[in-house]
Amino acid sequence: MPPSADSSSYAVETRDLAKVFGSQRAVDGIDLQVPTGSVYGFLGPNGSGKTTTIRMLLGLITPTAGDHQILGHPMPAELTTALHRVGSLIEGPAFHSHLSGMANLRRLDAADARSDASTSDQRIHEALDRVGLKPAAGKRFRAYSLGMKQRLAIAAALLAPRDLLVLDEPTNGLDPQGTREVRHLVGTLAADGITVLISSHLLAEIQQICSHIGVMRAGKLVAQGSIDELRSTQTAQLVVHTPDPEQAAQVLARLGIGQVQRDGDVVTGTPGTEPPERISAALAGAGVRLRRFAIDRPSLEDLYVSLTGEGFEVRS
Ligand SMILES: Nc1ncnc2c1ncn2[C@@H]1O[C@H](COP(=O)(O)OP(=O)(O)OP(=O)(O)O)[C@@H](O)[C@H]1O
Repeated sequence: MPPSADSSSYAVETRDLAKVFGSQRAVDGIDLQVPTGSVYGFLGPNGSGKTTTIRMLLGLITPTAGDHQILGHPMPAELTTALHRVGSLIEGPAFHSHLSGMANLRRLDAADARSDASTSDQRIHEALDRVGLKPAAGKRFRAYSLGMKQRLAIAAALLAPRDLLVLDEPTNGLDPQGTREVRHLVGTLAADGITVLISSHLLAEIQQICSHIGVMRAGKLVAQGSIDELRSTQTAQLVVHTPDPEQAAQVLARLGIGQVQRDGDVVTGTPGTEPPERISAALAGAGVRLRRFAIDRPSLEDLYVSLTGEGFEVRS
């Protein structure tokens, strides 16, 4: 089945996209929907299928099954037209360390058969300006910081006008400062109206800039949606700290609170739609003394960990 007729609202849309390597289903029938204008965080542990998906999206490898469209163009039928407006950073362009950032971009621009040589200088200056590298344009590549090197790679992807930017793990291997630089840059590109698909195995690194996320686990897309949608799927938990736990547990059970559990002087449960003020009034009415009363909503990190089993890297 081809992607839906209303494809214009998605910069990228796949239907049952799959890639099998030998006996391994690296990508196992995924329906990716990247809304136009979004910053879509494509998340998942190493080996979960993100790069394979991105390679299929960009026509670098042939899917085993499924369909997809990019910027409204069915792939691979309209590959050339679609990719004209797509910038990508997968393994990163090979830069020459002894050449300046500007000279490197000049070489890449000249190598693009579609680029107009007479407007090359303007394109290169604009791309350097966009990634904040104009002041360092004449510096040798090897003197660039990690963040600057990655920003130059993004500048290379921006040598032509783009509606969609696909970045595969652009913060991988960067120090915290470099990560901040890439994050800031993605934010400014998104503000200019470019849809950004950015993959990472660390939610914490890209969460602040994403409007949407999709989570891969073992080749499957196990969650997808806007950050708000995904947050709202998280079950809230009622937490009561009290010197009267026995009594509190009885009151909560009577109110119909789900999964009431006692652990020392802490009583927990799932409040469902029961308003907090009704719960606290019932506890007070029964003479339960409260040290802490809270309804905690698990964070997006909790959701990511529960979906993927991934912990968080602690950087020294
Ligand atoms: N060309 C290939 N031949 C055989 N297996 C492959 C090939 N490319 C990827 N795989 C396998 O497919 C699975 C998914 O790999 P993929 O690189 O897409 O994951 P990923 O989520 O991008 O992880 P990473 O961040 O480590 O690249 C892995 O088990 C990988 O070993």
